[in-house]
Amino acid sequence: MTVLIIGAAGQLGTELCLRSKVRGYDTVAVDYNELDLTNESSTQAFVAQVKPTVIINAAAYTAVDRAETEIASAFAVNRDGPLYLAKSCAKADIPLLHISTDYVFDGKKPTPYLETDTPNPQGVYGQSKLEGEIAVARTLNKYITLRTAWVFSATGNNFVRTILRLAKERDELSVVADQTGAPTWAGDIAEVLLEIVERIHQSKTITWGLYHYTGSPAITWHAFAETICQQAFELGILRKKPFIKPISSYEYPTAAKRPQNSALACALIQEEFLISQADWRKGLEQVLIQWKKNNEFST
Ligand SMILES: NC(=O)C1=CN([C@@H]2O[C@H](COP(=O)(O)OP(=O)(O)OC[C@H]3O[C@@H](n4cnc5c(N)ncnc54)[C@H](OP(=O)(O)O)[C@@H]3O)[C@@H](O)[C@H]2O)C=CC1
Ligand SMILES: Cc1cn([C@H]2C[C@H](O)[C@@H](COP(=O)(O)OP(=O)(O)O[C@H]3O[C@@H](C)C(=O)[C@@H](O)[C@H]3O)O2)c(=O)[nH]c1=O
Repeated sequence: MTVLIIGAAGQLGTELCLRSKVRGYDTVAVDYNELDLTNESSTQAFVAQVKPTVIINAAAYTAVDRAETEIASAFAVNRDGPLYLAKSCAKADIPLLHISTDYVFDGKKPTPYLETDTPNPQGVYGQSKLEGEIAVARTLNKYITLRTAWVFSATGNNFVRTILRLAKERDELSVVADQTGAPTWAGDIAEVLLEIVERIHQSKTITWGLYHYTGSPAITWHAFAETICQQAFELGILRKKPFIKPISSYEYPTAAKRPQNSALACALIQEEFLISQADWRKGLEQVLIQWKKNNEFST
């Protein structure tokens, strides 16, 4: 059983590598410096050389605002890269586990989005991820595209790290309170993907296709920031909690428009794979404990 992980140095990639090795799979992990996914011939040659049993694509262009100007790069990584991987998988007759985002939706639906709801991305990042989903689905039968949201982990840049940095610097923060979604710990997503890998390993029947998976419960970015500061305060990472002012999206202009409600309904993955949503607050605690141990944010 050889698991090939692409984008191994990212938030999700890091958690996947750790946990794939713990589960005892032969794990081949590569990032940008070893394989540029946007190069079709090297991607196909690499897959042919490694001969994996399954590929997990954790690589992506994730800079939501920068994507508005770096349009070609966003589409190359988020649409063309997955297409090349899907072609390689089709050739070798192996499955691809691919990741997508809540930002494929426009956020106008008042209730959580189903897999069958029509996407309508508000920005380049969301559009490029949607086109990646479509490319995979058109090229390959044996694929899982897992849409997730608001990912955080102990590595890389994410909202948790930004809020803690700001909380160290300031007495007052302003955070949007009119965008709702579900934070998701990369460790939980990695476990979900590896559960699916295990099914492949055991040659169990799999219903391939599109699934939603996020942490629970859904909240606003403002409430997320409050929870981050509260937990960091309780763990002694923050000496005092800042005042976090709830603001509207209008008061926090960004290059890319974010969806107002991007909560994802996760019943299908529960039905097909018996996978339940994890409480992201537990993942947050793990991340904060790791940062405390490493003396991050200690100044
Ligand atoms: N972060 C989030 O909040 C969310 C993420 N997702 C999706 O989850 C998946 C994982 O995201 P996350 O772990 O946060 O992403 P990260 O940005 O942390 O990691 C992505 C990794 O992909 C690498 N990469 C970029 N371009 C290429 C390329 N051309 N070839 C090979 N590798 C490349 C990056 O390298 P480098 O850093 O050198 O550019 C980085 O190591 C992605 O599909 C993302 O769209 C979905 C919802 C929310
Ligand atoms: C740092 C900060 C952000 N915000 C707002 C801006 C934005 O509307 C919201 C989220 O901020 P960020 O820009 O950090 O997060 P963003 O890059 O939008 O996060 C997204 O990343 C991509 C990759 C995804 O796929 C999404 O699921 C989602 O996680 O919070 C504030 O209101 N105040 C602040 O101090």
